Amino acid sequence: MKYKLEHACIRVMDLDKSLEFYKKALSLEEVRRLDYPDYKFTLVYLSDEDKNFEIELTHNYNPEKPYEMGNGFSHFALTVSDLESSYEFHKNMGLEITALKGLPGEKPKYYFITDPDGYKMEIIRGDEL
Ligand SMILES: C[C@@H](O)C(=O)SC[C@H](NC(=O)CC[C@H](N)C(=O)O)C(=O)NCC(=O)O
Ligand code: NI
Repeated sequence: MKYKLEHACIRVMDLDKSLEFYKKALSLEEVRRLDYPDYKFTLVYLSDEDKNFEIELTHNYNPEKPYEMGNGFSHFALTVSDLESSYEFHKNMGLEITALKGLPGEKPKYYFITDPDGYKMEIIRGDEL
């Protein structure tokens, strides 16, 4: 049986804020939108230019309570060709951002930013994967 990774889904409180983050901070494009007004939710699918994997944003119009992130989910990861320029860009955007990090014994090669709902995005130096 052969499977293909298709998307990962997160629930977001403010769709406009989330779309601005994913489009402006990560250059992702909206590839599809499914509106279900009768069921009070919208699904928006975002991807990079290769379109091999998508992030699905689920927006419930009036969630009963804020979503609990829990401590199980860690992050999504994206690679970038110029890590230092990306770091300065995200820092200048005023995003929640960590210092540059590396795995134990390795030089810095990634950092984390946080999206409007608190989901962490790891930005990795693309030439070191
Ligand atoms: C089309 C496919 O990509 C989906 O993921 S649809 C999954 C479906 N989502 C919803 O019904 C969205 C609204 C719902 N209130 C929610 O917040 O999920 C679904 O089955 N969701 C249930 C789940 O556990 O994901
Ligand atoms: Ni889905």
